[in-house]
Amino acid sequence: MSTHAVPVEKYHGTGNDFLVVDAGEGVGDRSAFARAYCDRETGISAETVDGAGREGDATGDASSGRRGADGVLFLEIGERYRPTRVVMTLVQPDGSTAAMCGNGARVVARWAHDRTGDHEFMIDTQAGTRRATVSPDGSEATIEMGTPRFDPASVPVDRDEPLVEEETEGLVVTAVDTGVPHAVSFFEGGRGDPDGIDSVDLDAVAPPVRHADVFPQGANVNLAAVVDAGGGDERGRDGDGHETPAVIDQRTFERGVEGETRSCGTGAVAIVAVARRLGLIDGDTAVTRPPGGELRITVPDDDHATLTGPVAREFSGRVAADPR
Ligand SMILES: N[C@H](CCC[C@H](N)C(=O)O)C(=O)O
Repeated sequence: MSTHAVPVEKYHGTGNDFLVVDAGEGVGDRSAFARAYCDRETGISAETVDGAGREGDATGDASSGRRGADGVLFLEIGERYRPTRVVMTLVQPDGSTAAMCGNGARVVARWAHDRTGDHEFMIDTQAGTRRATVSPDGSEATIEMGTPRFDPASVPVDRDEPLVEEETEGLVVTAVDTGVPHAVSFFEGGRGDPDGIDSVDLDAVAPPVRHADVFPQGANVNLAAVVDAGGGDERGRDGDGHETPAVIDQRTFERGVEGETRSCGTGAVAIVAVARRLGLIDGDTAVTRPPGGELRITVPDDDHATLTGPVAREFSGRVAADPR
């Protein structure tokens, strides 16, 4: 049993919040570490870590004051590469490991920027290597997210045809892989509509879909509502002739968190990919509005998707490597 203390840093992207630990710090049982420190009742906060420095960003701090986190990012930085590479492993609050995490990858880019001052990185995830960029002032990060895949083997779904707009355990869903499996269900009304997505008891409707037999590895479950279809046609262009992005309200119940999060980046890309496939939006760009902020997504036909949004640093300190 190891009793040493390890440095931890807390970051969030649109309220999806993560602890960051250097992979070289020798945390023996990563699952136990994540289960203990991510707990929303008894987990980490600026007040509970030793030597906490509240050197975080003053603005945009959507998750400040919350104990715990949506996961722990164990990171290994390789500064001898150009651009700098970071190997990312996300261990979730239930102790499982997720192959990819969009907001987590955005946090990784910001963390690497804070260490190196660089603005471009390669992030090695279990879903592949992703290029990341950080804005000049460090407040925003963009990740290349690969190409969303609907084929059954990729998601995976346990059937021969893609799962598109089919009733599954009470929700009409489309299944897509954006590095991790997602089920996306479109509703008529957005946030603020009395019958819209905020009227749904997500903690009740999502678990049967998340555990449905058709998803052999489970799925993250998204509710979405198109608020504005945007587009590149005459009507959809702004005064300068640019395509205006679609606007889509988002809620996501995450596998591994086993609850709703304030934001989910792979979910945002999944929603926009499904909206395009179903012909619900006009262009290939959209802003999604999860509870924790706004994300900008592009899903071009012939190129990888991208995910952009704010990232912020909250605090740092030390915790026991073995939480027991
Ligand atoms: N919050 C993450 C998703 C983590 C994926 C994970 N919940 C799973 O698939 O098990 C994101 O921003 O993309």
